[in-house]
Amino acid sequence: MNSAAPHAPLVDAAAVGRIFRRGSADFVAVKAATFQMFAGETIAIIGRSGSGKSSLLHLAAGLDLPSFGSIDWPGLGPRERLRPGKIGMMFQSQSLVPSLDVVENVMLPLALLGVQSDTSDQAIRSLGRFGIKDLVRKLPEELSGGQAQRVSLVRALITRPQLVIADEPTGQLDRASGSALIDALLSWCSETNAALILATHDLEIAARMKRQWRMDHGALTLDNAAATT
Ligand SMILES: Nc1ncnc2c1ncn2[C@@H]1O[C@H](COP(=O)(O)OP(=O)(O)OP(=O)(O)O)[C@@H](O)[C@H]1O
Repeated sequence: MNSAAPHAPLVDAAAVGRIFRRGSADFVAVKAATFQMFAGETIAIIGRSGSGKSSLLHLAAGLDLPSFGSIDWPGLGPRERLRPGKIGMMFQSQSLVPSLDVVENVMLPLALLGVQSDTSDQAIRSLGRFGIKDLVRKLPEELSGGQAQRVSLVRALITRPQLVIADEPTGQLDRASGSALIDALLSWCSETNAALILATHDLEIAARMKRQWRMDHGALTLDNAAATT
């Protein structure tokens, strides 16, 4: 149970930043970003390659620690209890467990949460919803890049997270498949009132989100300056 106030932000970041060490120099990948995310919001982050989108998403997911500033999850709870469960993260790079088949990969977050019952029917239904039910018994090595991305997304959603973070979810899909995936994802988020934040280079996909944020050389600009105050 989450005892947070119903309108508490899921993520609340104040001047949060991330510095990486490059040789003997420091590189600021995220520069003092201030933002909040609320239930039901859909947000696109756009920006050139290397502008810091993934770094920002990793901070928002609690996967990485900020170098400065603060980030909290008032509507979700402490950082160490965000995943799997409250936040579902779909990574840009291949993240499926190679020795598990598709349905086992999708069931994994539920197993990590201690669900003892057989969750394969639930996993297969979810795969069906994203049009990839026929892949259930395949191993990750047998999947195309686009199929693996869709499986990763279904795995990110299986715990019914309150916040879905997707790093270029359509990066390896053709336009029609990408659009179908966004249809399914938006309808899922609307049903569960989950917030969605995704990084994308596709402006048509970005336009389908309620909010568009931009990263430029590590600097985040929100679509609505009032949302930062
Ligand atoms: N672990 C790391 N160590 C050092 N530098 C890193 C690390 N992760 C990211 N960077 C650097 O931080 C910058 C931002 O990277 P990031 O992956 O966040 O960009 P991006 O906007 O997501 O790019 P893309 O659209 O290509 O995925 C890049 O210059 C990258 O080289």
